[in-house]
Parts: sequence; C-alpha cells; structure tokens
Amino acid sequence: MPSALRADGITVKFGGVVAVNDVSLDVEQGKILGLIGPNGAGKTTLFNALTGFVTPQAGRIYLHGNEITRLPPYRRIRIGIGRTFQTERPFEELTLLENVLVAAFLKEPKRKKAERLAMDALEKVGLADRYDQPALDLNLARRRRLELAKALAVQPSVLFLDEMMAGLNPPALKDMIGFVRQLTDQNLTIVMVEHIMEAIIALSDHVIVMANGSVITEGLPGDVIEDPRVITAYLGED
Ligand SMILES: Nc1ncnc2c1ncn2[C@@H]1O[C@H](COP(=O)(O)OP(=O)(O)OP(=O)(O)O)[C@@H](O)[C@H]1O
Repeated sequence: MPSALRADGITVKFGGVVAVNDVSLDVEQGKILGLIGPNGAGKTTLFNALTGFVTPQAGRIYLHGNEITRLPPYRRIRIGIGRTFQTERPFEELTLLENVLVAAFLKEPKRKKAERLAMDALEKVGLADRYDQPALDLNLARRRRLELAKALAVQPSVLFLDEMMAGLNPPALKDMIGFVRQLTDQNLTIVMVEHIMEAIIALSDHVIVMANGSVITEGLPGDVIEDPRVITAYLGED
C-alpha cells in the first residue's frame, strides 16, 4: 500500500520547550495510526503540526507523496486532510445539517453540493434522521458524532481524530469504535490521539508512544502497551 501520510524529523519548540522532538511517522493508506503517551507528551502539538495549526521548526510532512509542510490548514483541508477538535463546540442554535454544512463549505462552495456532502457525513455517523434538530439538545456521544461528521464533510483521505472517545460510556464507546472502523473499510487513513486504550487496541494497526516530545517506542498495539518503557512513561519511576 502507498504511503498516505509521512512526516520526517518533526520538531516543534515553544520558546525553550521542545514539545515535539525529531518525530517521524509513515501511515499507509487505509490504516489507523494510534498516537498515545502521558499528558504533556507532545501528541496534540504533533497533531497540530501535521494538520497545519502550528509550524514545525524542523522536519517535512508529505500527503500522498506531496510536501505540505508549509501549507496553512485551509489548503490542507482542500487536498484531503480532515480533523476533529478535542473540545467540540457546535453552533447550538443551528441544526445538525447547518453545523456540518459550515464544514462542508470549506471544501465545496456550491450550496447544493455542500448539502449533499453534509448529509452523507451525517449518514456515516448515524445522525441523518436528526438533521433538522438544533445541536443544543445533543448528549456527549452525539456531539462527538457531530464533530466526526464535520471532519468527514470535507471528504478527507487522511482523517485526524483528537481524543474522540474520552468520557463516552461503554455503549457509546462501542458505537464510536464501530463508526471509525467502518471508515477504514472505505480506505480512509486515520491518525488518532487517544487515551482510551480499549479504542487504541481495537482500532490501531500501528501505535506510536510519545513521552517528553519524543517517540519512546512504536509497534503493534498489543506489544507496545506491555512495553516496560511505556508503563514507566505512564506511571513514572518508583
Ligand atoms: N502553545 C504552547 N505554548 C507553550 N507551550 C506549549 C504550547 N502547547 C503545548 N505546549 C507544551 O508542549 C508540551 C507538549 O504539550 P501537548 O499538549 O502537545 O501534549 P499532549 O501529549 O497532547 O498532552 P495531553 O494528553 O494532555 O493533551 C507541554 O510541555 C506543553 O506545556
């Protein structure tokens, strides 16, 4: 399978803090990369560098072989990058369709076509039947699904999911894992930052573990979670 997303030697500094230190990754098309690590490890910063929300001081990023390191987020969206945000903030007075339409317009300026994209996205996350309801009444699980629909509405080829599973109850977690798995069946490539190990194990083809800005290990989910370095990174030394 060809590489969908590749990053070589990404470094991001905030003043004296090296938030991401020389991180490289390569995700094949249709695969899921899980990105884990304790709080402050640098996952969100790496995520922001890959999606264009921060500019790395060093390194290069390629989408389907084309360099995108310096492209702003809106241009990355147009060439196939979609993302969710950790704190989902729907427009509460707008309907679900209108919320997703706001995202769809980033990709498609014509209203009819954008509406089609938005409805397709709502269907993929099981919210199509509520399209004309305001976002105000949604519970957490449905807000997350709406957030996922917004990311899907730009028809990404690589989708970034930022802590989509946090706080979901067991049935909602199962549903969300199911929605994400279905997306890769359609050949979407996914990078997910996630603290919920059940989701990481169920979904990831490959896992990268970060601590203090660096990759400390990577591999199959079952292997990395048993790695003593990972256990130490999460729990600390005695
Ligand atoms: N805008 C910023 N300015 C200064 N320092 C920052 C900024 N963003 C992140 N950092 C620092 O960079 C480091 C990595 O933070 P980051 O949020 O990427 O970690 P994380 O792994 O995503 O953590 P969490 O799991 O808590 O979301 C931390 O030391 C953080 O304080």
